[in-house]
Amino acid sequence: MGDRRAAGSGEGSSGGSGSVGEVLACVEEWLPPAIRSASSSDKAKLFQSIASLYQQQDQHRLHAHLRYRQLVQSQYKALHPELFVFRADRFFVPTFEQMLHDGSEVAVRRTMCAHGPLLYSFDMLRPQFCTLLLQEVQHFEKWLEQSNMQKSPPNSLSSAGVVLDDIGLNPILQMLMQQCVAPLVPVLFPQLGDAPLDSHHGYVVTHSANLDPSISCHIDNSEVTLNVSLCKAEEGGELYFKGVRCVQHLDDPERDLEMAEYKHVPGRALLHLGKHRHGARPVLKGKRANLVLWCRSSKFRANTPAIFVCPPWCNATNKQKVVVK
Ligand SMILES: O=C(O)CCC(=O)C(=O)O
Ligand SMILES: [Fe+2]
Repeated sequence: MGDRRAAGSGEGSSGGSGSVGEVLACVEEWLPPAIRSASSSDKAKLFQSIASLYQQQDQHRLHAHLRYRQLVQSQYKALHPELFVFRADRFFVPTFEQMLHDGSEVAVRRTMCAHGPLLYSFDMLRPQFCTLLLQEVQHFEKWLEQSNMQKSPPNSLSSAGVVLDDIGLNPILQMLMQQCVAPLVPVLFPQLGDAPLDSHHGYVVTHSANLDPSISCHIDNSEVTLNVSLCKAEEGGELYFKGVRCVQHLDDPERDLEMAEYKHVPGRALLHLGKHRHGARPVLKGKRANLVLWCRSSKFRANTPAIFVCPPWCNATNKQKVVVK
C-alpha cells in the first residue's frame, strides 16, 4: 500500500489491506503440498488455529503493557499534580470554555475554523497548561532514564514522546474526550452517526530535525483525532491531509479539493477523522510537541464492515471497482 500506513498504538491496532479472496490466493501458493491438497474444512481448522495464535500474541502484549503501566503508576511521582485534576478554567482558554458551556450547534460552528473538508481547528489550551504538560513529560522521561525503565512509544510510527495514559493521566484524557471532543462530533462529523466515543489513546509526540523529523502518510487507529500543539518548531513540521479513506483505499488518489496543509499554532487544536489520510512534513529547525488524543467508539467499530469491505464513509474515487469476494 505504498507509504501509506495505519498507525497503531501498540495496544491493539487496526489496519491491513487486500480482500479475503486475495489473501487466501497468496497464502495457498505457499502452503506445504500436504496441506494444499487437504480438504477446505481441514484448511479452515488450520487457519483458525493460526488466528487464535495471533490473538494470544495480542493478549500477551496487552497484559505486558498493563503490567508496565501499573508499575509506572505505583512508582512515578508527578511534577505537577494539578495536571491530574480536571479543571476546565485552568486547562482551557475562555473562548473554548464558553463554547462548551453554551453547547449549541451555533456556538460550535462559530468557534471552529475549517481548513478543508472535514478538518477543523480552534483555540483550546492555555499557554500555562501547555508549559506544565511539557515539563511533566520531560520530568517523566528523566525519571524513566534514571529508573532504567523502557519507554513505550506513542504509536507504531513515532518513537519520540510519552504515552500520557501510562503516567496516570488516563482519567483526565477520558474526560477530555467525553466533555470536549464528543459534543463536537455530531456537528462536525455526522458520518460517525450516534455511536458514542468510549475509549482513547493519548500521548505527547515530539518531532525535531534529528529525532523523528517527519511522519509518513497514514491513518490513525481512531474514529476522531484531537491534535493540540504544545510548542512549535522554528521551521517545518506542517501537517498535510489527503482525504478520508478506508484501509482498502489507502493508495487511492486524492482529489484537488481534498488536499490541505496545516501549520501548528501553540494552544490551538486540530480535529480530524482518524481515517483522514495525513502525515507530517519534516521539522527543519527546532522541536515541536503535540498532545494527541485518539478517540474511539466500540459501537462504531462493531457496525463497520470487515476490513475488506469498503464502508460508506470512505471517499475513494474508484469505489465501484472494489469487488467483495
Ligand atoms: O505530529 C503530529 O502533529 C501528528 C501526529 C500524528 O499524526 C499521529 O501521532 O498519529
Ligand atoms: Fe496520525
